Order: sequence, then C-alpha cells, then structure tokens
Amino acid sequence: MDNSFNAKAVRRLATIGRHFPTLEKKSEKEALRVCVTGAAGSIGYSLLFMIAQGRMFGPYQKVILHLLDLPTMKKALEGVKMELDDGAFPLVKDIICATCPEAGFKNIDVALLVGAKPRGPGMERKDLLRDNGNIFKEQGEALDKYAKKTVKVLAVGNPANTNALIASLNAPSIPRENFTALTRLDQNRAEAQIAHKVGVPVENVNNVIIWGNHSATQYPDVTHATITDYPAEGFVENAKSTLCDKWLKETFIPSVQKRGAAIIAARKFSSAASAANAVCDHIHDWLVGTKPGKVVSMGVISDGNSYGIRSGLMYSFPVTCHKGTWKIVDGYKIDDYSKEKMQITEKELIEEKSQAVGK
Ligand SMILES: NC(=O)C1=CN([C@@H]2O[C@H](COP(=O)(O)OP(=O)(O)OC[C@H]3O[C@@H](n4cnc5c(N)ncnc54)[C@H](O)[C@@H]3O)[C@@H](O)[C@H]2O)C=CC1
Ligand SMILES: O=C([O-])CC(=O)C(=O)O
Repeated sequence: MDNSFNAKAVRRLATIGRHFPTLEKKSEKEALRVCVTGAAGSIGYSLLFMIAQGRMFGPYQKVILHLLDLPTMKKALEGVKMELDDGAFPLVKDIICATCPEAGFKNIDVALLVGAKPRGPGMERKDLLRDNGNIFKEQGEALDKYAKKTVKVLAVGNPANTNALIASLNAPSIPRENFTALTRLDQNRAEAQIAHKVGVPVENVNNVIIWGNHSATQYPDVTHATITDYPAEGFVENAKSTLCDKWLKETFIPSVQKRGAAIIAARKFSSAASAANAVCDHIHDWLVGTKPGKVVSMGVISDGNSYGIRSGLMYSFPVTCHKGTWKIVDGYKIDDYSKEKMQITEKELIEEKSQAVGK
C-alpha cells in the first residue's frame, strides 16, 4: 500500500518536472541571505512579502530572510514571521528573527537598512540625522564584523544618503561601492507624474534622473528622459507643449521634491508600500542588471570626476548596473539651470556630511 502510494507520488513529481522544467532551475542557485532592518515596521511589512514573492531577485532565487528589529519588537517580529510562514512562499528557505545585529547580519549577502525613525509633519528628513545617524554608525560597524565582505547595502532610513555614508565610513573592510541610498522612489514618482501628464502608460517613460539628496533639494531632471510608443499622431507636439518649462519648473519639480511630505499630510504616516516597491526596483536592477538603454538613479559614492560633484558624498546619479556593479553614466550635457540645481543639493549633502562626521 505504502509502496504503491510512493510510486504514484514519484510518477506525479516526474510529470510535474517535465511540464515545468523551471522547477529544476530553481534548485540551482544557492539561497541569498537578505537582512531587513526595521522588519517589524511599516516598510518592512510590505517589503518582506514582496521579497518572498520574488519581486526583488526574480522567480528562481531562494532567500533566507533575516528579520532584524529592536528587542522591544521581539513579539511583533515573531508575528511577521508567522505570517510569512503562512504565505507558504516557495522561495523562502528560512526565516531568522533577530534582535541584535550579530544574528541579523551574520553572513548576509544583502542588507536593507530600513530600521530608523520616520519623520512627522513639519519636519525635514535631515532633522532625523541626530537619532538615525547613530543607528547607521552602529550598523556600519556590525556589518563590518558580521556580514560577507561582498554584502550589498541599501540605506532607506532617513536621511538616506547621509546614513548610507555613515554606515560605509564605519565599515572600512567593505568596499564603499557596496553602499547605496534609495532615490528610486523619487525616480518612480517623477516618471509616474510625467506619464499621467502626457497620457502614456508609465512604462513608456524612462530615464528621468534624480540628482543629489533624497530631500526637498533633490533635482528631478527630465532633460534626458525618453517617452516611447506614442499613442497618437501629433503626440510629440502635444507633449512638448504639455511638458512646458513653466509646468516643469513650477509644478513638476516641487511636487516630486515634496511628495514624501504630501503623503505624510494625507496618511499621517510616511510612504510605506511605494517605498518597499522602490527598494525592490533598486536591488533588482543593481544585482540583476539594468535593461539596455535604461538608466536608473541611485545614491552612490561620488568619485570627484562626475559632473563636478565633490568626492566622498553619497549623491544620487544616473547609473547603469551589471550583476552587482554600478557605473555612473557620464557625458550628459548639463545646462545652467540644471547645474545650479545640482549644486544646491550637493551643498545640502556637504552640510549633512559635516554635521554627521566632520569634514
Ligand atoms: N529613502 C526613502 O525613499 C524612504 C525612506 N523612509 C524612511 O524609512 C524609515 C522607516 O520607515 P517606516 O518603516 O515607515 O518606520 P516605522 O516606524 O514603521 O518602522 C521602523 C522600524 O525600525 C525599527 N528600528 C528602529 N531602530 C532600529 C535599529 N537600531 N535596528 C533595527 N530596527 C530598528 C523600529 O522598531 C520599527 O519597527 C524612516 O526613517 C523613513 O523616514 C520612508 C519612506 C521612503
Ligand atoms: O518623506 C518621508 O519622510 C518618507 C520618505 O522619505 C518618502 O516618502 O520619500
């Protein structure tokens, strides 16, 4: 009886294998260890389920999730783990709950540094620097000790750019190129607004650049953006008049710069699901690679040779990525208006850096 059941089960599995050859592919890759800090918080709650569904690393990459939060959040973390278990996600090989950085960061491949205080109404993100900067100092030190030396780090907690810099300066044994800051949410916001304005699907709008800081001084730049697959004759002429200088300068740029504050005013909490979605986009493109012709924005360490931006700042640039490396796209022509905007946001990052770590 037992034997015949087993024989049937084996036959059935063999059939599944024939119909879904991708099943074999799945087991080829080793699981990635991915730590989400602030795993019991709002962004964490969306982000973990997106990762579990394959949104970050694709449909074949298994993950071991490290959920890190403060000791006071131990019970809540267990609840998140229970829900992840209940999702029965085939890509989730294991889930580790941690309330100390050693267990959270041990041997990890990817660190998503979300855990930090969010701002409230009337605050700027840099007002969080004193409290959150300390978190990123400690976490940089802990990454240096416990994570793989190849770990890829994304700072999400605000002020994200300067926090990424603080973490990197406190992790001298990990290459500085492995530390990045999230400005993809700003890029997504900007591309969505352009798509709505001209009436095309959002995937037809590409290569809007976010320069500088994830703050109200950021410069969302459409000078090099593209719109493809025009839906109707006369589209180009219409789009040119719709996206006029006045609208771009007086409505579009301030609206992208202040979108985070607008969400806080409406929701009473800062953006969470859209932030998690942008985290997936950022890591996906960095680790898997950007599509040919596609440029994305990431806060990365400036080298002093790109667009006149001072070296040693975590500045958002247009980049292309290939299997875990990024490269600043050089050679865009910068007009005087853009230059001024890029310098305003650079100045703010210099000030934040000197507040956080001195000169
Ligand atoms: N860069 C970006 O585009 C965006 C950044 N953010 C920022 O992300 C951060 C998190 O936002 P939410 O999830 O909404 O906040 P939240 O308050 O809902 O969750 C934060 C979580 O972090 C935990 N935490 C605090 N200190 C920690 C530490 N040292 N180690 C581990 N966990 C720690 C808290 O216990 C809490 O569970 C905020 O700083 C927010 O401003 C939010 C949206 C977009
Ligand atoms: O605005 C905030 O404080 C949260 C955030 O970074 C965003 O939504 O872009």
